[in-house]
Amino acid sequence: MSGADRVTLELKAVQVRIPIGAGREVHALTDVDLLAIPGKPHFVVGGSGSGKSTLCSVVSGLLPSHARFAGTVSAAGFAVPELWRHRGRVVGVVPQSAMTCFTPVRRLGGQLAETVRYLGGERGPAELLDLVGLDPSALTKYPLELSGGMLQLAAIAAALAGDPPVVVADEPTSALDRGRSEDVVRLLAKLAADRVVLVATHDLAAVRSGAPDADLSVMFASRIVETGRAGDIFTAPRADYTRDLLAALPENGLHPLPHPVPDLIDLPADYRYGG
Ligand SMILES: Nc1ncnc2c1ncn2[C@@H]1O[C@H](COP(=O)(O)OP(=O)(O)OP(=O)(O)O)[C@@H](O)[C@H]1O
Repeated sequence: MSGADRVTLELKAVQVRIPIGAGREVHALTDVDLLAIPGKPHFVVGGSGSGKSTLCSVVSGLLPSHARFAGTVSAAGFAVPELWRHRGRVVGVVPQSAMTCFTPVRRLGGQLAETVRYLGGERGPAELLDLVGLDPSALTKYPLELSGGMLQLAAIAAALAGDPPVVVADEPTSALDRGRSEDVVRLLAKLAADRVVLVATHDLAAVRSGAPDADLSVMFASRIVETGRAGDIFTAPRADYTRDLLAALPENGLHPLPHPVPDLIDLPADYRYGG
């Protein structure tokens, strides 16, 4: 599939429940509506266990097999579950750890070429590396000869191999230091110029400095509590949870959250932060 041609990614009333035995279930996503468009990366932030990875998984088709899903997820004319069969070609996935998408015993160039062939992509390995700003000399290297930052860029290149109009990245900066994290956030923002890019991250600082014009959704306890321009949310958060999350950042004084964060098991339908 070439170009994004204004493909959008839309989630409507999405709900995910994960049974954990004895009739109990984790409320991993609740009433999630989200629209991601080309031209603007869409970042999803929130505390640990708030549902960010699950949100990525409902798009990429990587939910636990026993999870119960309801709602609509659609992109490029496909809706879930059919969308899940087009991973790589419609939805490219950037994993949290780049090492999980490469074997250490083969050079990067061969692995990328194989991925392009498998997905029927139009860009060759050198062109993919160029897209993510990596020197073509990396093609002859084994994954372990690349730095963590380079390897993460290579993983983004691999996610682009099938020329998907939608790219989903779950915590793509979690193994990187601050400078590299900002580089990766800037690259993802740049790639969003002509495709949908959805990124889950706990790295608010990297989004604030690397993509202030991006769309930002803030998650708490399986729900999106607010969505807007990242820079605006950072300066004037509307939701109480966002305000407290920002106050908990080291640069804002590390203030602990004044209200408890639930474990999401059998959460009451009307549960709200501080409520
Ligand atoms: N396979 C699973 N079985 C049971 N519970 C799960 C499973 N996967 C996720 N969960 C639960 O679903 C909830 C949402 O998890 P999720 O991983 O989406 O959150 P997150 O915001 O990505 O967290 P983190 O930042 O820690 O990765 C959490 O309570 C988590 O414990």
